[in-house]
Amino acid sequence: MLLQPTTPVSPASVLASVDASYERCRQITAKYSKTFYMGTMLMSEVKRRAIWAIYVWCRRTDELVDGPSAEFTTEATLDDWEAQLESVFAGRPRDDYDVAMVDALEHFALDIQPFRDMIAGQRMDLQCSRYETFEDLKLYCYRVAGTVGLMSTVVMGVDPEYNTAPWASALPCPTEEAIALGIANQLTNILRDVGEDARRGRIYLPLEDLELFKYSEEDLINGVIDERWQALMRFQIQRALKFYRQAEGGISVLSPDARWPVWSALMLYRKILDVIAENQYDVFNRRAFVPTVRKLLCLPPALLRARVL
Ligand SMILES: CC(C)=CCC/C(C)=C/CC/C(C)=C/CC/C(C)=C/[C@@H]1[C@@H](COP(=O)(O)OP(=O)(O)O)[C@]1(C)CC/C=C(\C)CC/C=C(\C)CCC=C(C)C
Ligand SMILES: Nc1ncnc2c1ncn2[C@@H]1O[C@H](COP(=O)(O)OP(=O)(O)OP(=O)(O)O)[C@@H](O)[C@H]1O
Ligand SMILES: [Mn+2]
Repeated sequence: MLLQPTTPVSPASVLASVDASYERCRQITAKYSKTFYMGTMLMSEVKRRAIWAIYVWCRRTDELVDGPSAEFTTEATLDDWEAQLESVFAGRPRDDYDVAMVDALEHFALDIQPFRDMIAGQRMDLQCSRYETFEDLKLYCYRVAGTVGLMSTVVMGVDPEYNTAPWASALPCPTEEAIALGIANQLTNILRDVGEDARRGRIYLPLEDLELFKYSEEDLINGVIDERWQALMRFQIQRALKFYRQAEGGISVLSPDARWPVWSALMLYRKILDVIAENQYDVFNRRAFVPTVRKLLCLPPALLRARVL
């Protein structure tokens, strides 16, 4: 599937219809992330279509630096992508995938800033392949994942019941919790992909943490698994779980119809951490993933959390 941004279309070219564009976005979400796709299938039609459009925009942005043609990506490529973003927000789609995004913007008052911030996160991937401290890594995680939380929360909406202050002009938005879930997911993704990223010369784990556990960059590049590595991974997992716990507090503020999908997406992605531990933290030779049956078994407890707790 061609996800790369295209040159501005000529006026004569005919773009996909809105429904055809959303169908493409649905197919791509289902192909690249079974976890999030499962979450969107629990949403209303208008919300799930908007999330598919946002997913594809995010996937295209990520693939500029992480995808098959990443070697050709430069700062200018990201400048062009940012210009295409401005065009989408001005209601001028440039290709078939943009059409769904333009339609989503007509249904939901999305702010352009989180989209710009995600592009800034991809610029970090162009410029640096090491992170000295967790604070450095946290900025990266905000930009590539916390932003997704902000985008998604606008689509899912906030429960009007929560407007406890009659004089309050706007509903309380669980911004910090939404960002926390994005960061938790990104930290999980980083732990799952340590081997894959190392083979591309990238180490996202903060170097201050490697030093704390006396585990060197060379050990990581060589995939050394010993008690130092296992202790380092347990430390990383505990930190990710802290962000998941922070996110949980915000789900009850969301619209009632969004709580089951978000609890599901949270539990499904967090389950990857269990699989990493079950694999004895061998993220160098094994890609931790949650089999479909185990994913489905998360749905009833997610519904219980959404409805009762
Ligand atoms: C159910 C739901 C609302 C899902 C949101 C789906 C969505 C729009 C996801 C976009 C993901 C994406 C492609 C981002 C681009 C950068 C990137 C790759 C980020 C990492 C994602 C990994 O995706 P995937 O597993 O497909 O990648 P692989 O190729 O398999 O490695 C990230 C880990 C970021 C994911 C971050 C989120 C989904 C944000 C979640 C936060 C919310 C839904 C906010 C909920 C609100 C409150 C109040 C808690
Ligand atoms: N980027 C990838 N590289 C290698 N294998 C992958 C990749 N993505 C998915 N797979 C494989 O697809 C199957 C499903 O894994 P998984 O549930 O992680 O898929 P997914 O669609 O990437 O979901 P998510 O990204 O939400 O975790 C597994 O066999 C997994 O190894
Ligand atoms: Mn995936």
